[in-house]
Amino acid sequence: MSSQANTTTHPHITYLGFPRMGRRRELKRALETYWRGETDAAALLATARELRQRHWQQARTAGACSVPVNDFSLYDHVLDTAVLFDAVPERYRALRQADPLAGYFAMARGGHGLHALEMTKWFDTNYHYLVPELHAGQRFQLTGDKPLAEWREAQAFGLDARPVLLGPVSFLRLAKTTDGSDPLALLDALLPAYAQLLQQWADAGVPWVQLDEPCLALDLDPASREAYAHAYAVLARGRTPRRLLATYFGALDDNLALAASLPVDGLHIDLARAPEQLDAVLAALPPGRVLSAGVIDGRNIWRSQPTRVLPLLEKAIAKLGTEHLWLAPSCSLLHVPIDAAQETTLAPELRAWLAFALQKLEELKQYAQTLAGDEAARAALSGQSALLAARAKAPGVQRSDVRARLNALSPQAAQRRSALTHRRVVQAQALALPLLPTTTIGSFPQTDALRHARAEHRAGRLNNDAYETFLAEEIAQALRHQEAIGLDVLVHGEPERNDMVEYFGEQLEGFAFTRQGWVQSYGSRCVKPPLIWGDVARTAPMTVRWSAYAQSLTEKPVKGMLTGPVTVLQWSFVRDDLPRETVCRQLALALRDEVHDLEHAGIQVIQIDEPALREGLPLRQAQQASYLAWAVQCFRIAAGGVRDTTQIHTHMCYAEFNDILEAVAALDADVISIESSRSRMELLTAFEQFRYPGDIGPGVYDIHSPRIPGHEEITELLRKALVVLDPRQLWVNPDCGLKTRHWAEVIPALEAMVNAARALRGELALQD
Ligand SMILES: CN1c2c(nc(N)[nH]c2=O)NC[C@@H]1CNc1ccc(C(=O)N[C@@H](CCC(=O)N[C@@H](CCC(=O)N[C@@H](CCC(=O)O)C(=O)O)C(=O)O)C(=O)O)cc1
Ligand SMILES: N[C@@H](CCS)C(=O)O
Ligand SMILES: [Zn+2]
Repeated sequence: MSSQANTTTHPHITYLGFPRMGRRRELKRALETYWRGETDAAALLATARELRQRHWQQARTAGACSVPVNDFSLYDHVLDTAVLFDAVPERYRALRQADPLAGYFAMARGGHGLHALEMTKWFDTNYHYLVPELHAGQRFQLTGDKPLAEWREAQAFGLDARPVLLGPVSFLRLAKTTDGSDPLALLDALLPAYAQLLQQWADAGVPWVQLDEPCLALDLDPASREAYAHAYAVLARGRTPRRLLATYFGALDDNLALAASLPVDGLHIDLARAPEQLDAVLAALPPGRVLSAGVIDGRNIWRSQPTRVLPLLEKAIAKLGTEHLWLAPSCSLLHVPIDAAQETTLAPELRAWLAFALQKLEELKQYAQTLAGDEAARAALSGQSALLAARAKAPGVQRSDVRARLNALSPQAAQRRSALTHRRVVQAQALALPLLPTTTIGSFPQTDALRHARAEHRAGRLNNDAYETFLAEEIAQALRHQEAIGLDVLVHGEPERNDMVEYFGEQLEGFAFTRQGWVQSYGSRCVKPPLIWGDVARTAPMTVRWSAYAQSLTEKPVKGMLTGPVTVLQWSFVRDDLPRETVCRQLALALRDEVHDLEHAGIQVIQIDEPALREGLPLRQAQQASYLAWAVQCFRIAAGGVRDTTQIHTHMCYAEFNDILEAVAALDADVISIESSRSRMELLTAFEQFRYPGDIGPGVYDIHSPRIPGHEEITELLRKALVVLDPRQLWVNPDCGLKTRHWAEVIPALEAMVNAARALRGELALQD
């Protein structure tokens, strides 16, 4: 771009993407009111436009010289890419034709009698994307002009803007086909649509585009490598803006030569996760190519360490000069909140350690100015180094009691008293459950009334007693519903929890909380990851009271409900001055004490959720075994202290677990419940090869969709499961917790589930 070439004396500052929700989650509210039919599409689109414009302006004020566009999405950027290229499964076409926005949202979240696209984790993040559903012979064509329209919008503000698009190879690698064919086989069908788009943009005067190819940070097979070489050669042939190839979430490693050989104009690399790759990248980069140096961590919220960042940048500028060096966060800022300045209730010392999206851009400006010889900026960075060095000595950051306990931990702590096969027998006696036991995953609807009561309590307008009476009644009501439905193992429903991680973090030492530190998880759903800044310790039981209360109301077993150490770790912003595995072990010990206290309070079944076990898996195979070893050990430390009669469940969702089933088995849980209904029980193929000795509850009800499943479809899924699993192993449960659903959906869905289980029980009894 003429425009994105440097007009200033310091290197160009940019970013790959920005959080979409808004500092007050305006997009969430606009989406949800639209979905409820309370506002129209025009109102939703107006909020979206306002947010985009506000964010560009904020980014510019913070220091960005250019802004990405089309990073914004009403739901998900992978879905947007599929829609842009008309990769729309047949079942949505009529609706999309009648009402494109309704069709778009049906793909995202189901409805109108249609089930949604599958949703899964975006690499190793807590963001979920919709998996494009393709088939052999798929045709692609350009539909709509969202990226260009947003580019024009930014241009109108006088902004130097760059459309972002998921690159063709990553798009196909992230997609699935319904017929099992290789999505990459569709590359030649897809490329003309990409080429046409680039040509349109070139004709419109777009100077640069950003093609995101995060799959370049993965282990690639020869076919993917070939696909990269082929795709980028084809795209370079036509008229096209200059192309920035963006890689992130790890090192290029063995894909570096490939990435450097692709005919593009710039390469973005992740120097937060992989600073060691800089030398090799500088050596491999052809002359004249821009390097976008992702030096600030886009995945975490701590201020950067200038003593780490400056040497990298000095090396890069020495080789490339100001002209060819851009400064950026390592990846899109989608994964961090917007503005730490809003967090006025945090301790000032802690706030000073934080950099959210806007502060990250401000940091980049300081680095850029320092590189340009600005002494005031250099002094500010020295101040930042001193501040971060002092952090180690702050009270609570290093606790001798926590560290001594961890050092003294024996390997026995990670062992149950007997083998799973023996525990099954004693638990069957202790619990006396029917064949195909029915249960739920923990949470029941977080109704407006419940969220409102919590907000009132937090604001001090509802006193403790009144709030607790309210929670007790919610729990009693949840139990009445479950007993009426006829479930076998009950739950208290988690009404006291704002979030399954935040709730635990709020009760543990070493954690802090933000007020507005929201991060998009999927669609309109956000999470507010706690900050782990110090050594972790539990001072009092966290869940015993409500679980014991629930158990006191029923004869049936009530499952205690905990979030596992790996998931708490994964869904928090974790201190960057200690290895993650050490922080995880501290969490495991805190949870072990909780498990012990639940057991002593008479809870016979305890579920330790680990939905993020798969998400934490390193993207490169070479690092996976060591992660799985410590992650599994942490779970086992948390669960290991209980009697044989105490049944430990674990639950996993939001990802494919097939490739880590051995690690899942190594958790040594008595029962595992795993999401599987969205993929129509694809999970089970893995259990054909891999015989799990414990019990399994493959989810039979897709809780992400408002659609209420019928008795027949649940029965069909259970029959599929019974082809692979022994009936004595099979549990019947939804895919995940029901917190996002309404009672009006949950009750009939669970009734259908229980009826399906009962009918099959009858059939199985007859066969005996
Ligand atoms: C299981 N999942 C989770 C993930 N990560 C987590 N950290 N937690 C998870 O549960 N990752 C994988 C999946 C992702 N799935 C979900 C599912 C649902 C949500 C969700 O519903 N998020 C809520 C926010 C939850 C929360 O913290 N609520 C608070 C605050 C509620 C609030 O906004 N209050 C209003 C006031 C309301 C009033 O006055 O009436 C306010 O403060 O302004 C609470 O309940 O107290 C969401 O709405 O997005 C996330 C991930
Ligand atoms: N127990 C939690 C698990 C979510 S992954 C719930 O039911 O919401
Ligand atoms: Zn779940």
